[in-house]
Amino acid sequence: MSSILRRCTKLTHSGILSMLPGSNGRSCALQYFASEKRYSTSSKIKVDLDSNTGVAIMQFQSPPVNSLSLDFLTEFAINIEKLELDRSCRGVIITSALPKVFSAGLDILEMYQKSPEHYVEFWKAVQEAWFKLYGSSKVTIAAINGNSPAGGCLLAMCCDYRIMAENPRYSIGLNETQLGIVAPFWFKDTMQNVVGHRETEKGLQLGKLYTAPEALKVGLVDELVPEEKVVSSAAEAMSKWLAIPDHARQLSKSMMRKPTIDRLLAAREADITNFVSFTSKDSIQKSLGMYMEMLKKRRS
Ligand SMILES: CCCCC/C=C\C/C=C\C=C\CC(=O)SCCNC(=O)CCNC(=O)[C@H](O)C(C)(C)COP(=O)(O)OP(=O)(O)OC[C@H]1O[C@@H](n2cnc3c(N)ncnc32)[C@H](O)[C@@H]1OP(=O)(O)O
Repeated sequence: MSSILRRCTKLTHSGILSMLPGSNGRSCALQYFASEKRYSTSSKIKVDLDSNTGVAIMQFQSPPVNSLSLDFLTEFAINIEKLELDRSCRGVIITSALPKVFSAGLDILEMYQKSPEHYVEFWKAVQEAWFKLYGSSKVTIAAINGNSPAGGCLLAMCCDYRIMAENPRYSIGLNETQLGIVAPFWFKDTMQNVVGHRETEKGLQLGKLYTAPEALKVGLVDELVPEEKVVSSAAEAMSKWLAIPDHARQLSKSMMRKPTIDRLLAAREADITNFVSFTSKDSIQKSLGMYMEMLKKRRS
């Protein structure tokens, strides 16, 4: 990994990168990884695995805002599973290829005016993505290079370490109550495991979207760095995590996360039933419809 950083630094200093269109530290890291094995290219997610370092970089590339649709979540779970089974992979960096947004969270259209059967399928995909990422034995680092509300925040919180662009216009948090919906207990558990009970209680009730500096202050993210350095800083952090023997780190991770995972495993079906009955309510559909309208108005 340090070879990646040395190479990035060299290129940046030599000015070669500045000759590339749209070049910056972030693209340097991406270009380096891209020169390695293209692991998978699906329409919404790109994964490159560096066979020398064992580090995969997963880039979300689903315009306009990387919302977590059924198709996106399915691709995501498949990719994480594939990397999990690959013994040559030791760590995964998750980031966005789109400007200004890491992920807009769950795709609201998947929860709006659809059939109960669709809600079941969608929620299973949300659960599956969480199980795969939260339960991953690999080192996972979120390189948060844009806004990351709700489900986007959940994905980031599932990772072992979070680095966010220090842009104060970017925010992150579980803002579900602002949409008139309630974050499920395992979203809450995941946040509580990151920032503790009190901050989760405030954050969840208020549907708080933390600015990048606020997120650092409460421990929702671990580091803020200039936007162009988010991916190279993630690579740097990754090298520290990979210096620890895998078996010891993996057992420690599993020891910390197993109770949270077991809790959803035990309530998986009930959680789906709750989601379907909650989402199907007229009042919830109305709230979601109004929220989508508000997003559109804000744009015009
Ligand atoms: C008691 C029992 C409980 C049981 C459990 C029950 C229920 C739990 C249920 C659900 C949990 C849900 C978690 C979620 O993740 S909900 C999603 C929350 N997401 C948001 O609030 C983000 C909304 N989006 C934004 O704030 C901005 O888009 C963003 C800051 C991300 C980017 O801003 P930007 O200005 O760049 O882009 P926009 O112009 O706003 O958007 C472009 C385009 O995209 C559409 N869009 C945005 N976000 C979403 C989304 N999450 N899903 C679908 N579509 C989205 C937006 O409407 C624009 O569309 P258009 O105008 O171009 O058509």
